[in-house]
Amino acid sequence: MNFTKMHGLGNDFIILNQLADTQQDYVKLAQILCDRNTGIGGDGILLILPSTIADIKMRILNIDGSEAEMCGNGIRCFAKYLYEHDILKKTTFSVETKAGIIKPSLQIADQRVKQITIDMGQPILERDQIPMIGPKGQVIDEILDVAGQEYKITSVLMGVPHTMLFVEDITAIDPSVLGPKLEKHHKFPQNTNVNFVQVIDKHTIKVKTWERGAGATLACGTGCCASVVASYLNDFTEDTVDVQVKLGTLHIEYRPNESVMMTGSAIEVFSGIYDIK
Ligand SMILES: N[C@@H](CCC[C@H](N)C(=O)O)C(=O)O
Repeated sequence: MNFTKMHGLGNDFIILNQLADTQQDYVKLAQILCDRNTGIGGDGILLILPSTIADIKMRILNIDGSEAEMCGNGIRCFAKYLYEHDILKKTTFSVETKAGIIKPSLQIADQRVKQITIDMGQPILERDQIPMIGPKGQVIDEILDVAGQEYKITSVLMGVPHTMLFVEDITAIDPSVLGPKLEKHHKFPQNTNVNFVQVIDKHTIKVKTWERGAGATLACGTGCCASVVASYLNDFTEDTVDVQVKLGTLHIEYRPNESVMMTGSAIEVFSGIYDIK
């Protein structure tokens, strides 16, 4: 099976072109290929598939085999791969995802994709659509009991469910301590991604993420977008924010009542052939 390994700020994916040759058991395939000891290694697999309603379709499966509706870092990798491997030689196009149609725009120099801007659509703020159990309304700066301790959370659906906690010092945060407890908290029937956010100034935040189905990753695109929305809703930042993660920065613009625009890079690491026994 031919594959290409890519990453967006260290959030790494195995890209599989399934336009002609479709496999059946993607759940098992994701678990096998993403294993960092016995497989290729990755936070998830990205499937390139034909679409009847958009130029192309993307599916994402996490390392544990669960399927996500969307992936922000993944779709930048996906868009760059399509252009540089001559599958879709367009600088703007539409991608069918389980979270709806997403539109990437590519910035090209010397025939290479330098930056990718993704129109991530509107964040959904209504609790029942995140989904989170509780009274009607939005989840902004709300107290949640997690294993006997109270935390202030803000939650949104940014293609996938995200919960944000604002912290004083991100360097003191290990996402694997609270992350798994919040990810599977009973109030989130579809689980939630968890982002720890430190506000630096009105235009800069730092984020660490614990991902649903993947654990602690080096970055999360939808998580960075959701963190910008949450920072704006809590009046900590303006609508244009640089989000710093361990390996770099995403530039995010929140246009309330319109879209969240995310701009960043993607890197191709290597290609190969995996022998499926
Ligand atoms: N890393 C991604 C999000 C991938 C999906 C997530 N693990 C989930 O299951 O919700 C991103 O960059 O957005």
